[in-house]
Amino acid sequence: MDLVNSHMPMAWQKFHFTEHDWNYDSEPQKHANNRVIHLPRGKFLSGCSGLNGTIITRGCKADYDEWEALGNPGWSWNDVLPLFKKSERFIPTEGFGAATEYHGTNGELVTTVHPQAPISDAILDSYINKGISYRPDMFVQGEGEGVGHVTRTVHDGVRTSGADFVNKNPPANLYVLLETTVLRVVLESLPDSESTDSSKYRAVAVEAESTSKQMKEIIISAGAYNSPCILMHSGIGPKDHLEECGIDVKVDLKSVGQNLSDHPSVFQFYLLKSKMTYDHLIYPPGAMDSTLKEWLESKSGILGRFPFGPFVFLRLDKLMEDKPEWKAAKEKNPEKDPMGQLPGQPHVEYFSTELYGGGPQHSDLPIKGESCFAVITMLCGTQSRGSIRLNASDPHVKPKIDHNYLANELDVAVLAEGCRYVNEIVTEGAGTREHIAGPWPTTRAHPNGDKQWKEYVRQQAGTCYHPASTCKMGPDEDEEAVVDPRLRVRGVKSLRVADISIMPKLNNGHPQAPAYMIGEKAAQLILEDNRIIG
Ligand SMILES: Cc1cc2nc3c(=O)[nH]c(=O)nc-3n(C[C@H](O)[C@H](O)[C@H](O)COP(=O)(O)OP(=O)(O)OC[C@H]3O[C@@H](n4cnc5c(N)ncnc54)[C@H](O)[C@@H]3O)c2cc1C
Repeated sequence: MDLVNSHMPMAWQKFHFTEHDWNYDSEPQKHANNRVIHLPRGKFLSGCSGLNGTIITRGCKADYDEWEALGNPGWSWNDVLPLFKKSERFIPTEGFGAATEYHGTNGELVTTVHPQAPISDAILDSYINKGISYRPDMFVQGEGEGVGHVTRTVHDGVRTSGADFVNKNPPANLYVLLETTVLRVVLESLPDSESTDSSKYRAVAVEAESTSKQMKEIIISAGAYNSPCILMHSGIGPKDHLEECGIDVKVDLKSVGQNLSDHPSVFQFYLLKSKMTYDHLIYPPGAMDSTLKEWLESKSGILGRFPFGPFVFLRLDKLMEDKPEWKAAKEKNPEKDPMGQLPGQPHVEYFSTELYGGGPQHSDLPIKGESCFAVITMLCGTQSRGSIRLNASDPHVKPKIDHNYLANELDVAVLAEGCRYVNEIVTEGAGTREHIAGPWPTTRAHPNGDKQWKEYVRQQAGTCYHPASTCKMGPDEDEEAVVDPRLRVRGVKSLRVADISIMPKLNNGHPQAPAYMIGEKAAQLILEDNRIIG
């Protein structure tokens, strides 16, 4: 595989629709104008960490305290903070104001902050001007509100990723089979002496295209779309569905593939009056030649970083309190925030780009030297849930992925209000108001009024690439739990899942830091359960 497009942070889109993408598409999204949304996933050693946006946010303290309160001991913020630090090697940048004690310094994953383009400084000023508190390194500290900067998995112009854990200092007992697709896990009936009411099978091997190897314990880490598929192809999943697909049911576990969550996100684009972004280095004819040469020769320049500006976590209680969807949800759950969020959790995240872009669907390229940027509103605490189902008993057939985006009216209302408010911040805030020339493309006016913003959301919202919770972790009493708090699959011995599919609730922010944390936790649990550590 040619790794240049993974090493070069800005080349992330080059993988979409290629053989290195699992190439999934959603079912037509009924509540999002029946759009089919492409759902890229990395199909190579580093998985999505080799093609993602390099953003590192851990989520809020309250996210993990909530996981523990849901019946998962050992997963509170205080428990997981050392595990977040373990994988990280943070390289400080002068003048950033890093919360040094929250960063790791010995891990394989190198993290840094980038210099900001002029538009990002202006946007930061607008956020502060609108009353949002500036906490430069808040996203490693578990804070739930404010504006700050986000570290990236980029060092000296080159992406760092999950592959570094394998490539840099591989343990002597690690054996990696590349270009191999796992089809299913082989289960063996337990002898009567070991069989219990809740567990009648042991996982003994992995069936792949070229090999089936006997193993002591099996850990599935295939991501939130594929881990539940591997379980279902192995006969672990909702009985009716497996029977309908002609799969021999071993363990009737009804929530495998359910609870699919994401952060639906909306882009809004603006044209600037002057050059405050990096568009001129990429889009005008010929510009890319010298920009690419610069990265290839010295790993410097804009292609060696992922150009996002400041990030915001914001609660919208005040803005939402008179909206009918908010009031209705409040009446139903008088004890809770209508979005089900705790006081330390946001309703939206905002971030912004330092040039036009954001996925192949955004194709109005500023080729005449115009300067553009996007603000992205990402919904937190999403209420809508989707599912993953199989289409056939053959593991090579793609699954049916239905995110069910925007099925919940409150999701639409909060996302629409979030978009409206960030438009107000950008167009009226002291840092940006003098610089904005209008919308981009110039013919596409921004919406006006609740109704138009909601229509905009239904037409524009897409994946933030954060599918999670399809093999949800929970205690015995939780009927939706697929794995227990030690990540063991219910009803089967010697089988765990360790990836973001186990999240009881999707973290606020971006999930790659939690994915590494879950990996570290799995390692700790396995050592403990095998009495290698106490
Ligand atoms: C375009 C994009 C941008 C993103 N940007 C960010 C970002 O900036 N910040 C952030 O925090 N998060 C981001 N994410 C999300 C983040 O990268 C993922 O949430 C995270 O990588 C999930 O880790 P995982 O281990 O659960 O799954 P994955 O990263 O999907 O890893 C699963 C691995 O298992 C392999 N696999 C799957 N099925 C099989 C099988 N049957 N046999 C063998 N191997 C298999 C896959 O090929 C892959 O290597 C982004 C994701 C994408 C797609």
